[in-house]
Amino acid sequence: MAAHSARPRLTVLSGPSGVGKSTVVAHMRKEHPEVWLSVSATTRRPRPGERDGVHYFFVDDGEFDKLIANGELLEWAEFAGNRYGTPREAVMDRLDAGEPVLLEIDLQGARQIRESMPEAQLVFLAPPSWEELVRRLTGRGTEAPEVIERRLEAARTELAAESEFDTTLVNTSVEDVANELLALM
Ligand SMILES: Nc1ncnc2c1ncn2[C@@H]1O[C@H](COP(=O)(O)OP(=O)(O)OP(=O)(O)O)[C@@H](O)[C@H]1O
Ligand SMILES: Nc1nc2c(ncn2[C@@H]2O[C@H](COP(=O)(O)O)[C@@H](O)[C@H]2O)c(=O)[nH]1
Repeated sequence: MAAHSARPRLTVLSGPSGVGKSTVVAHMRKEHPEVWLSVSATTRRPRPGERDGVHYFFVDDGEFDKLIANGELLEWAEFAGNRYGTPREAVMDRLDAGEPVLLEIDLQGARQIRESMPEAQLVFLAPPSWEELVRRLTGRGTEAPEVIERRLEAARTELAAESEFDTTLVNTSVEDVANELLALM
């Protein structure tokens, strides 16, 4: 009989901007605070209410360059004009300690994780429809119209890559999807 790996799972949650990834993860963590989510570094400016070290580590371009040069990022990507990356050490520490890890990252990052950690499970969060995705992204009210356009352009590519993922969850109900994601982890 094949032995099961003792290593806990790394789960990657991806999906187009505005589909509801952060909302689903926040809901899940409210019910299950023990679920550990990696905090990414980004060159994007904070949105109102976002806190450094909680939602992201907000860094400037020079600091991001250093993170790359020092090999401190497990993966990184440029998305809609800003850079985002997963700090390597915190993720590896968690996995080495036997704890599951959740990353909420874009398609480019998910592909990098697939390459470097093939045992990771990749979960795609899909919108109920294109119209609903546009409604959510626009309705969030956090981006200027030209940024929304860039994100929707990226969304077409991301939606076309759904088959690269191990599992698709359709975000119709935040509560249902949060439960499904928890079960997968
Ligand atoms: N199931 C749902 N039904 C209706 N609205 C939803 C649902 N899930 C999320 N939303 C809303 O959609 C908007 C976008 O959600 P959220 O910010 O979580 O998306 P995201 O995928 O994390 O986006 P990004 O990748 O840009 O960070 C928010 O206003 C959120 O309240
Ligand atoms: N490749 C990575 N993508 C990331 C990371 N952290 C977040 N993201 C993704 O970026 C977009 C935009 O996020 P927003 O907060 O500006 O709306 C979204 O798809 C995130 O999932 C990361 O470390 N690496």
